[in-house]
Amino acid sequence: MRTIKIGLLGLGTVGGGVVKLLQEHAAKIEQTTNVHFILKRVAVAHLNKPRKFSLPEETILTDQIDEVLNDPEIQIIVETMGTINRARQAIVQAIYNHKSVITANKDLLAIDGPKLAQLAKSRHVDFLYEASVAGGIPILRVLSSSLVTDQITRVSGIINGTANYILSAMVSDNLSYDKALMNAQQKGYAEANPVNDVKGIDAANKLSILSQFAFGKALDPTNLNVRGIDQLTSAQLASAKQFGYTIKLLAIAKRLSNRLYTSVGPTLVDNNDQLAQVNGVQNAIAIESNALGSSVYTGPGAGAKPTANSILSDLAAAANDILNYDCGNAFNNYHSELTPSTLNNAPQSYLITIYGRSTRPVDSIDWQNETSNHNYWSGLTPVISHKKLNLLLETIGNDFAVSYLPVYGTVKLQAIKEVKQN
Ligand SMILES: NC(=O)C1=CN([C@@H]2O[C@H](COP(=O)(O)OP(=O)(O)OC[C@H]3O[C@@H](n4cnc5c(N)ncnc54)[C@H](OP(=O)(O)O)[C@@H]3O)[C@@H](O)[C@H]2O)C=CC1
Ligand SMILES: N[C@@H](CC=O)C(=O)O
Repeated sequence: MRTIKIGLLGLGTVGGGVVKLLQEHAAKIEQTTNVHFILKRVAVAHLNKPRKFSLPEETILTDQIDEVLNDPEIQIIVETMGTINRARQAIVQAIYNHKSVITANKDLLAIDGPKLAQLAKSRHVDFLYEASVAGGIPILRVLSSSLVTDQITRVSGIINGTANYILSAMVSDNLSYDKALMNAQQKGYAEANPVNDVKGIDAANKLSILSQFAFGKALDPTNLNVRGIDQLTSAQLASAKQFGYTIKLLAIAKRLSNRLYTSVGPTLVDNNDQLAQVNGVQNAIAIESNALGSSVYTGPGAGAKPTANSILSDLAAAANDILNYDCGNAFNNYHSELTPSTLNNAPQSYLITIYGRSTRPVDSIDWQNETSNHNYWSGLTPVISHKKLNLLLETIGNDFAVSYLPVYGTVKLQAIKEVKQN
C-alpha cells in the first residue's frame, strides 16, 4: 500500500466534512484505492476557533497557507476555503509546486476554471472539482464519462441547495423568507455571503461549469441574464400553487444548432414534472440527450458530508493517477464553438401578477388560467413572444405594479430563429 500525504485549505462546513469522512471511511478508502492517506497539514483563518471535531493526531493545524502549499511531502491539495483571489493564488502556487489540486470553489472555477485546468495540464498535475456543481451529485463525472459520447441537447438544473431549501420551506412549511434563509445558513448550505445563493449567481456559476462538460462551452457567468429568488412575492407563490405549478430556481442551457440558449431564474415548473418534486437541499439535473433520451440526477446539493463525498471521489481519482504516473489529464476534454444566447427572449408562457388590482387587465390575450384576491390578480398567458410580453407589461405597468415569471418547458425556440431570419 502506498502512502499519500494531503494538505487541506479550510476547515469549515466542507473541509470539516472531508476530515470526518477520511476518518469514518478510512478502511474502505484504503481497500478501494490501495492508498493510506495522511492529512499532514490543514490551514484555517482562525487558529483558536473551537471546532466540533478533532483532527488526527499527526495533522498540523496552521494559519499560514504557505506552510501547506510549500510542504514537499504533500502531493495533493484540497482547497475548501472559498473566496476568489486568495483561493486562485493558493491553487496556482500548489500547481507550480507540482501538487494535484481538488476544489469545490465554483466562484473561482466559473471565472478561471479553463485557465487553471490548462495550467494544471502543463504542469502534469490533476485539477478536479466534482463538488463544485450540485454538491453531492456526481454530475461532472457522469457527463465526462457515462455521457461522454452522447450528444446533449438540454440541461435543466435545480443547482442551488440554499434557494431550493428556502422555496420549499416557504411553500410547504409556511416559513418566512428570512427564517428559511437563516435555517439554510445554520445547516451550512449557504455561502459565507448568501447573496450569490439568493440572487441566482451561484446557480449561474455552476451552469457555466456544467455547460463546459455538457456542451464543451464554458459560459461567462457575468454575461448571463440572471434573476434570483429574493424578489419573489407570496402572490406569485400562491398563484403558481393554485395553477398546479411549483416555483423553482432553474438554470437551463439548451443547444439548438450552433447556439447555446441559457436562462437562470425562478421558473414555474408543472407539478407533474420530476423537477417539481425536488425539495429542500436536494438538487436535480435533468438532461436531454440524443442517445440516452431523458435522465434525471438527484441528490443533496450542499452540506458537509455530501459535498465532502464528491471531494473524496476526486481524491481517489487523483491518487490513482499519482500511482499510475498519469497526472495532468483534463477533467473534461470537450470543446465546441457555440454562440451563447438568452432563452429569455424566446416565445414562452408566463405567469403575470398584478398588485393592487383584482380584475383581468387585458382581454386580447387568451389567458390559460387566472386567480385573484383583494390584493392581486394573476394569470397564465399562452405562449407569447417576448415583444408581446413587453407590450403587456408596459400597458399594465402604467397603472399597477406587475411581475412575470416564465413557465418551464413552454419555450418555442424554433420560433425565435424564424423571428431572427425575418
Ligand atoms: N457549504 C456547502 O455545502 C458547499 C460549499 N462549496 C464551496 O466550498 C468552499 C467552502 O465552503 P464552506 O465549507 O461552506 O465555507 P466555510 O465558510 O464553512 O469554511 C471556510 C473555511 O476556510 C477557512 N479560511 C477562510 N479564509 C482562509 C484563509 N485566508 N486561510 C486559511 N483558511 C481560510 C475558514 O477558516 P476558519 O474556520 O478558521 O474561519 C474556514 O475553515 C466554498 O468555495 C464554497 O462555495 C461547494 C459545495 C457545497
Ligand atoms: N451555497 C451552495 C452550496 C453548494 O454549492 C448551495 O446552496 O447550493
